[in-house]
Amino acid sequence: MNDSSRGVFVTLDGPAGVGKTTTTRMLREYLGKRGYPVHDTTEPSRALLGEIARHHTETYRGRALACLVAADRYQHLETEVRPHLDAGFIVVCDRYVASSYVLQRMDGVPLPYVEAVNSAADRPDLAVILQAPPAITAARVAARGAHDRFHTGECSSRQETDLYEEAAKRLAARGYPVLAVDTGEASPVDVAVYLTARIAELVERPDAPAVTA
Ligand SMILES: Nc1ncnc2c1ncn2[C@@H]1O[C@H](COP(=O)(O)OP(=O)(O)O)[C@@H](O)[C@H]1O
Ligand SMILES: Cc1cn([C@H]2C[C@H](O)[C@@H](COP(=O)(O)OP(=O)(O)O)O2)c(=O)[nH]c1=O
Repeated sequence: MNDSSRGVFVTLDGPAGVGKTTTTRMLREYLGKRGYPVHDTTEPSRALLGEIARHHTETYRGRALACLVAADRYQHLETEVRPHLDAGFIVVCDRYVASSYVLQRMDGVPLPYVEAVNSAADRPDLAVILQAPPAITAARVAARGAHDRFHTGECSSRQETDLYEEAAKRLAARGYPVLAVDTGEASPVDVAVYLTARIAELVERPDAPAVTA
């Protein structure tokens, strides 16, 4: 553990079916086995606003959904993420700002608006963007079942993939330490082993040069 007692904030974003939830779960296990205190969480959060966003994407759309998700994000940072970082945890968050750059745009919201409502969100210590060819993510979603109106078919997978590439560049330009990881060929274990090593490096050597995609 580094000499500062603050933890490390890691976020995972990427298209539906790319492996965010799987990787978050495995990171909790792998980092935990190495003796690091880990808190895994998700956005939308499990608090009231987050549950409204998750379960009512048919009702709330466009700017209303963008603001609802951002409001939940600020509340999540205040009540859950920062307190765990202050207590020295590695916080691993399944979806963060990059998801808004993509999903809200798929919902017709202009990027400057999305950037504005998310501009005060804390910068992660590592912003992982998981990527895979659209045919692969679409097949995984089809096998699992789509969770919502954003994820139906290879066409939306391709649009999502392109938008994540653009989001990664925009966020890197805003100073986010973006790390792109391909899950198309790599198994869940490969991905988790690689990211565990990168995160452990950050914990042990917090002043190491920042990554950029
Ligand atoms: N690296 C991987 N290689 C192959 N299959 C994967 C990989 N990561 C996840 N999967 C599988 O793809 C499906 C979607 O994974 P999930 O973690 O739910 O994605 P997301 O949270 O990004 O939507 C699951 O069936 C999961 O087992
Ligand atoms: C994090 C996030 C979620 N959402 C909305 C759309 C998503 O479909 C919904 C639920 O998130 P999602 O991660 O797809 O939920 P799950 O896989 O657990 O069912 O929240 C946004 O619109 N923008 C965001 O930035």
